[in-house]
Amino acid sequence: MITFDQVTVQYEDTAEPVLRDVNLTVEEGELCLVVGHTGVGKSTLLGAVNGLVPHFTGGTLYGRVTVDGRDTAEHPPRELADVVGVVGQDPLDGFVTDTVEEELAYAMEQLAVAPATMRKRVEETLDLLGLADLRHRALHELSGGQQQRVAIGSVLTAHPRVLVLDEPTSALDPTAAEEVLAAVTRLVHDLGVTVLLAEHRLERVVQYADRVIHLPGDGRVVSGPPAEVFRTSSIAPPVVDLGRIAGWSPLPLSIRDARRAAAPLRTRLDGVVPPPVRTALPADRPRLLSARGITVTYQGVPAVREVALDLRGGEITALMGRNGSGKSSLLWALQGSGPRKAGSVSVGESDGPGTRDPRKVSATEARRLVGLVPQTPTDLLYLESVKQELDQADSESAVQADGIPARTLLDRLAPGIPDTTHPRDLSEGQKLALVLAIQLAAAPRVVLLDEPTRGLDYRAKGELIGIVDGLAAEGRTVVISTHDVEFVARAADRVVVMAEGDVVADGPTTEVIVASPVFAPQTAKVLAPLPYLTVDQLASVLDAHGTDPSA
Ligand SMILES: Nc1ncnc2c1ncn2[C@@H]1O[C@H](COP(=O)(O)OP(=O)(O)OP(=O)(O)O)[C@@H](O)[C@H]1O
Ligand SMILES: Nc1ncnc2c1ncn2[C@@H]1O[C@H](COP(=O)(O)OP(=O)(O)OP(=O)(O)O)[C@@H](O)[C@H]1O
Repeated sequence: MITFDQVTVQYEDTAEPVLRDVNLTVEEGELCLVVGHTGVGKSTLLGAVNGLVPHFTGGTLYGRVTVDGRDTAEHPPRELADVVGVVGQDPLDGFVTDTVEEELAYAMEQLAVAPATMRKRVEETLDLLGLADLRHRALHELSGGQQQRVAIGSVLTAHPRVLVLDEPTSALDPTAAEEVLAAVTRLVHDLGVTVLLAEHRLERVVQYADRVIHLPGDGRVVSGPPAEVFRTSSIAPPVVDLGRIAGWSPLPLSIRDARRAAAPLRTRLDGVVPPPVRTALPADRPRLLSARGITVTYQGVPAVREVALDLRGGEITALMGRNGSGKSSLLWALQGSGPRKAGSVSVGESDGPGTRDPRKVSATEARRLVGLVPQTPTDLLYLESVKQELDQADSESAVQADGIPARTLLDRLAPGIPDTTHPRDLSEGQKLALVLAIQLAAAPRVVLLDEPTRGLDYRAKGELIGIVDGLAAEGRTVVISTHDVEFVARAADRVVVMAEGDVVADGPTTEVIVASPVFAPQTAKVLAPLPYLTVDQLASVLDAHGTDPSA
């Protein structure tokens, strides 16, 4: 269905080609998972399938890519639209209409699908993706996850034979991600649709993959059955990492297989207390932010209802909850620039005269009190080069004695980005790393991060944990709104869960997430009832006790 014949892609301002002499065949009805580190070229590979690369991105493509027999060099994306449906990383980028219903119908209108069929497919898709209640809503008013569902739905309605999905679950809550992937798998099995899917949260997708295409980073592509590729790949989901360190063969790809393989290990480790993931926090942490009665409404409809929250220095809090439960609205209300119908926010140690409400000070001052990295980080990038952005961030934060230079922060998250690159040409993960570096350089006491792990590989997430740990160790408080349960298991001291605008759970990470079938990380699921959250915990126990299951 898709073939790459000696394909090399070279962008203008880079020394090495992103893809080099790639040969690849994807059969009809295969679901292929594309994996690799941040910025390695996954989007480039996907873009070559529908001709976005090089027709729209610039750069040069050598060799030949064909889709359903059509050469993408001779057919621009418009002429491939009847065969290939593409969902990009940023849903807002791809929207062409104003409302949910219009967007779902648009691709079909372009393909002149009969009105009766169109109507039927729109209804089916609204149900399939849980969008029925939102059908008349304006696209720009939706939450990030709601937008991502519309973007996926708008491609499914056209019934393409090839689906290209670039991080399709990055903004989805765990349940929605499962539903969307189940729907995609159904298309593969029932209709023989061919799917090429790039994803960093491998734990969500490996079990559905027929084949894995791994980009190791030198322009080559390694492709094969998942169990084979993951045996040696530089990245793998936690369930595979567990299998690797416990010496299970064949390597498990699903929780069910891993649980079976882990049975002897669970018996042997019964009674062994794993080391804590995070060191316990001192009880006397100063309160840095105090919010009471926070209420946010949009056109009279409540999104956040009378939320009370205290954030203490040294603490990393994960904010979790379904798509549309009010997480982003709460963060923006705390930061001061978002709407707030009622309630109070005070930032600063104790409730004394030194505390400030970020909404009642200038925007620059509010940024120093509370830093917020938004869900669409590109909103904050407007200069011509990476260097200009970094220099600007350093000059704005020069007043902070304890600030780390933005370049240092960037190199920790995404090494090797040249000064001269235009921010527009960065990969999504690289853009996010740049915005994180810029915001963290200002070193505010309260740091809010809205879904900061999109586009980040496991290594970069590890670096991000190192950076937020550093902020907490300096006495700051960090809130991370995220759907990434594996990240939460490793990074957070405390988890706050929202549902329909209310806080419905608030407590230490272990207590909140292990008890929840939705939020439990893979390690917890495989080793339950043993109290493990991360692969590293098991590794250190095995180091101490030996790996021989019969010992
Ligand atoms: N239009 C462009 N011009 C110049 N360089 C580009 C362009 N698009 C991408 N690049 C560079 O090519 C490399 C690969 O980018 P690509 O977006 O394919 O990576 P990716 O693996 O999808 O990353 P992520 O995981 O962050 O989505 C990156 O280093 C990026 O900076
Ligand atoms: N500008 C707006 N106008 C109208 N409704 C809005 C607006 N912004 C958000 N909403 C609605 O408010 C609710 C809460 O949205 P919010 O973005 O806070 O959710 P979230 O928990 O961050 O979701 P996600 O996990 O999908 O990012 C959603 O139902 C959303 O559709």
